[in-house]
Amino acid sequence: MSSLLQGVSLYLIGMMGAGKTTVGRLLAQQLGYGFVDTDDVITQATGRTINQLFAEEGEAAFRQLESDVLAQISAHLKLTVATGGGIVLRRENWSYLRHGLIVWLDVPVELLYTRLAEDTTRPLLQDPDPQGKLRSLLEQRQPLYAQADLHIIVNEGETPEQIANRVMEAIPSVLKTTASHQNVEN
Ligand SMILES: Nc1ncnc2c1ncn2[C@@H]1O[C@H](COP(=O)(O)OP(=O)(O)OP(=O)(O)O)[C@@H](O)[C@H]1O
Ligand SMILES: O=C(O)C1=C[C@@H](O)[C@@H](O)[C@H](O)C1
Ligand SMILES: [Mg+2]
Repeated sequence: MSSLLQGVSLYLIGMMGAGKTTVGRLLAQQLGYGFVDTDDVITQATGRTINQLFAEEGEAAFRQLESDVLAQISAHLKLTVATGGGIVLRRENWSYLRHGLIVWLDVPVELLYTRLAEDTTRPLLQDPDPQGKLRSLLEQRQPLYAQADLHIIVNEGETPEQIANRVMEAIPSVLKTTASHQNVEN
């Protein structure tokens, strides 16, 4: 598979709690790729948590850091990149994401909520109605996530390993589509 990909990186997008970090690590192992998580790079580089960055600098400053980090990452090949849930919001980020194959992990809101109910590390969910907040964020972002090359609809009870396997199985179909587009256009 990694020879078929020819070193092209994978970028995982999707809502917070979708499993980008968890599934991304597995995909990196299977492909023999490096693994990078934009949220982790930001927290390591600044020495602050995402909650602190949102509280002390504001969301706009966080989004700028996120774009800067993504720009640097996109210069590399052979990576599986877990992105922050809001990476799709800025148009400039798409020019970086398009350096690789973009995979949307699409998880129903009810499932996201059960995964994140006890989690206090996502500042946007510190809301009186976290499930409603997840729903409205997904509504806003759905058309953006839908611009991914690969859309993986995750079912309840599927393990991270099963999801990673489905991504691996689906990759050749996207590469084939890309190649046939090129044939038509040339
Ligand atoms: N397939 C799965 N089944 C059950 N739990 C899962 C699955 N995938 C991820 N999880 C759990 O859900 C939580 C969120 O997963 P993860 O951190 O990978 O999501 P994320 O997409 O990276 O979120 P964020 O955008 O906030 O970084 C974690 O506790 C993880 O262990
Ligand atoms: O969905 C979002 O906007 C976010 C998701 C997380 O990955 C973090 O990047 C941060 O909590 C914001
Ligand atoms: Mg993550």
